[in-house]
Amino acid sequence: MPVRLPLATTRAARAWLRAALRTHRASFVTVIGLFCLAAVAGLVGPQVLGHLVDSAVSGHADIELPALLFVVLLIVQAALKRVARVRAGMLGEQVLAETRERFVGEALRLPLSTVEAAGTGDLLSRATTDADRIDHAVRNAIPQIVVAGMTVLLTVVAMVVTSPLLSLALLVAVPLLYFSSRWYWSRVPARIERMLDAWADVQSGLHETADGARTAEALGLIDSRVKLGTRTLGRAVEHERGLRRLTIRWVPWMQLSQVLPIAVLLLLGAWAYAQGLAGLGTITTMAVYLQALGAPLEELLWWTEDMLVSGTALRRVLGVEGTDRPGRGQPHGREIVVREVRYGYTAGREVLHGIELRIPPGERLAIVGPSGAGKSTLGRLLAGVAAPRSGSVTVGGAEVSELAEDVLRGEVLLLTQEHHVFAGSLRENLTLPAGDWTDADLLRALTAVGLAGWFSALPEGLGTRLGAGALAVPAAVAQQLALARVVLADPHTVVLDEATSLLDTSSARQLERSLNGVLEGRTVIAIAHRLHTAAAADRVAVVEDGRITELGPHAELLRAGGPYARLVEAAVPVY
Ligand SMILES: Nc1ncnc2c1ncn2[C@@H]1O[C@H](COP(=O)(O)OP(=O)(O)OP(=O)(O)O)[C@@H](O)[C@H]1O
Repeated sequence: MPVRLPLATTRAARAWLRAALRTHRASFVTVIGLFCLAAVAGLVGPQVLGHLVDSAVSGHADIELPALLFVVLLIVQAALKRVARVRAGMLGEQVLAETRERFVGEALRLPLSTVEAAGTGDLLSRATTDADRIDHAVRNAIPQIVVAGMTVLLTVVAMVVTSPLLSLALLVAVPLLYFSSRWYWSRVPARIERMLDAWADVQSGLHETADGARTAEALGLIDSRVKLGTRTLGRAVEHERGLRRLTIRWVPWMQLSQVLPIAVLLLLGAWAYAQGLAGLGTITTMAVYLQALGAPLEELLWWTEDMLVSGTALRRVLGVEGTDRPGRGQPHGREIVVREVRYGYTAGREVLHGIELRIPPGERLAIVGPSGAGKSTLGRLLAGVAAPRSGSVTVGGAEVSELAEDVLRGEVLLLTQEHHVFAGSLRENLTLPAGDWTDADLLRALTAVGLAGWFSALPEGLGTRLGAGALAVPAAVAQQLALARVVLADPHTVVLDEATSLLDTSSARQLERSLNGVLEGRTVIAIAHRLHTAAAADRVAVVEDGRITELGPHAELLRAGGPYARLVEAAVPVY
């Protein structure tokens, strides 16, 4: 069972809806008002028809005027509905745009470890499929439900006003509607949650397959990926079918609740006519009203299901909120202290077993050890990307993983070999973690990392578009751009995780020159994959099987003849 990002509570979704309605109160009232007018225009028609019947029965038939009125009312109703729908669409677009902006803001603030645990597929499906479902609700479902609900309500009111006696026919529908709806509503939300989760799995699988297509091809995994995709898709379709089956079992009861009152009305009408309690015109008006209730009730039924799906989609989108960093604490000082840290990616498998480490400000510490020993994991904890399972990692006395994003950025920054160039301008790429930087600051940062020459050749300076479909950026430059972001963020501590390992030797040398300039005066924790980096450090920490087995200056460790000396002697590449 994959870990998922949380689902917001129904209460949070309602609060979102209330806030959206408050912000756009004027537009909302206009839309509802227009729909109401349209519904009222629709209600006058049956009254005209009733009068027509009464006039015909009493022999004073004047067809032209009522017929003309009837047609005019239809046209007015259609025009009002159209204007209302357009306004509802505009309102929907506005609300959706705001929700999307909020989602993107929250998603960007998500801790990396949360996204990694849930998989980007879950996040993607919330940003795409779920947002589309909300779009559908705001544009279609909400206006349709408002129109249908309003029409039902006003029709019932018109019926009661026209003939309280004949309106009693409506009562037979009440228990049917109540019990069948209660049955449906108690079952459907859980099904929808499972269905949307299943669709998120489909998207995660597709995303993973596309992402790792080359690996899958190289290892001959295409068939198994396809089978996995078919299985997840099958599950999602089964959930979708389950939901449809539930709705289909509800439909007959809803239809019965429409048909039964008509039968009762006719019987009651016949009796009332015989008793002289109701005229033929009134009975006709009431029958037309009842008949007219059928369509909006049916619409209510179908759109309610859509609304429920969209409501759960909204809870998925809002669920991203509040999962960001707690934003607690303020460091007083620069010392990093690791106490009794234990950590594991999955339950039951611990990767770090009680790490103790104290890094004074300005130190250059190299972390070495065999592959899989836990070096990168320790680096992530030191940079606050993930929180320890037990124990603490503090900077200046404050828990690193709890610091607010903008505070953390000025304290400790992790630099890895994965540097993505985003499709956007150079300026946007540099100012990704939003900050108050002038163009002069950006140029200084580019110069500091040795990109002045590259920059001067750009056709549109900071506005030059980089990334997919625009200017291609070589790997070395991408890493230098990441370094420029470090210069801008200006943290006092940098954790380097194999930052140069993807580069060819000459690019690596070029980058290391830039690095040395940038790291001057900062605390540097380098996860070293080349022994000479370790030799240049103030101290070396050897990590083996999730524990620090040796710690001290390079020369001292060599003399001690322990694990580090053996690594150097054996010239084992310290990857
Ligand atoms: N995202 C992850 N999910 C689950 N397990 C992980 C994850 N990342 C690392 N591990 C496991 O944690 C252990 C330590 O990995 P880590 O990457 O920290 O080691 P390392 O010393 O940096 O190795 P290398 O030098 O090969 O990068 C390994 O057993 C690895 O399989």
